[in-house]
Amino acid sequence: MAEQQVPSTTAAPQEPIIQFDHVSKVYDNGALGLKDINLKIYPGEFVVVIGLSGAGKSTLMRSVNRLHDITSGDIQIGGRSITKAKGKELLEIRRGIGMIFQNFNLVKRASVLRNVLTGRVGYYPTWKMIFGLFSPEDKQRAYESLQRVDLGDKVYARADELSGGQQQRVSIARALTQDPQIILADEPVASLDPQTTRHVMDDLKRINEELGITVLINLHSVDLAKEYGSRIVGIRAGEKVFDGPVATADDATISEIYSGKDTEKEGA
Ligand SMILES: Nc1ncnc2c1ncn2[C@@H]1O[C@H](COP(=O)(O)OP(=O)(O)OP(=O)(O)O)[C@@H](O)[C@H]1O
Repeated sequence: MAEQQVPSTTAAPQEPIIQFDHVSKVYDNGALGLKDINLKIYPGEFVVVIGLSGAGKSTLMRSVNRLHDITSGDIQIGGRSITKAKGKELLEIRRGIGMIFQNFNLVKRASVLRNVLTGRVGYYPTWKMIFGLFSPEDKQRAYESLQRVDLGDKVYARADELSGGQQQRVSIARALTQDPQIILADEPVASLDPQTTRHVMDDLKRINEELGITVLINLHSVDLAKEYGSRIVGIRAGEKVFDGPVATADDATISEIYSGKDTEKEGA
């Protein structure tokens, strides 16, 4: 399938903020996660990854911040190899990457504020985190992040008192509090109803547009991908089979991305 060269969203030439060079991932049990992926994502893009269940979307997403180590190739974030980074450098690179998960990953019995403040965890020594010793600036940052997702009135609520959609928006606020250049969202709306889904997607789009944060998101819904994305990356059996602006992802392209291969068995 033809691959389109995607320009950055602004006219000026830019360096990619995320770059995959020949990235492959094979899990310990032999399952194929990714196969020779080359990918450049530019600052300010809203890139949606789509593909069948088991195609490798989560693996791709989790390789970016090294939640999963890759088997071969190299991934660079803002020109720095996260693949090779260790210790302090790895921590620094990770600070710039916020992550949102399908199941929110909140501390359910803690307050919304406390949850959002954990976005600053990479900036504090562990002992300060244990005692909850956050600076007034960081508390202010957390309030502002909550306001950005319309939850300024829920600061002191317990996380588990909120609806699923509100909990997901708390997790967006937590990612924002981290002050990231990139947000990775791994199926962030998979467990939400349609109306709540829209609210969460609108928040992500607004953050992308207003703050210029690059969004890399993995979605099961092609309709949502087309509505919110600026660019679609199609993954099939661990391989990138399409990469182009949303407008070029026609029905034939989409059906090829989702074509009959049994991706679950492909690498097993
Ligand atoms: N921790 C793991 N250990 C072994 N194999 C894994 C692991 N995680 C994923 N896989 C395998 O890697 C392949 C890609 O999985 P991945 O979760 O990235 O796909 P996906 O496209 O995100 O699927 P879904 O949409 O169902 O979440 C699959 O064959 C899967 O079974």
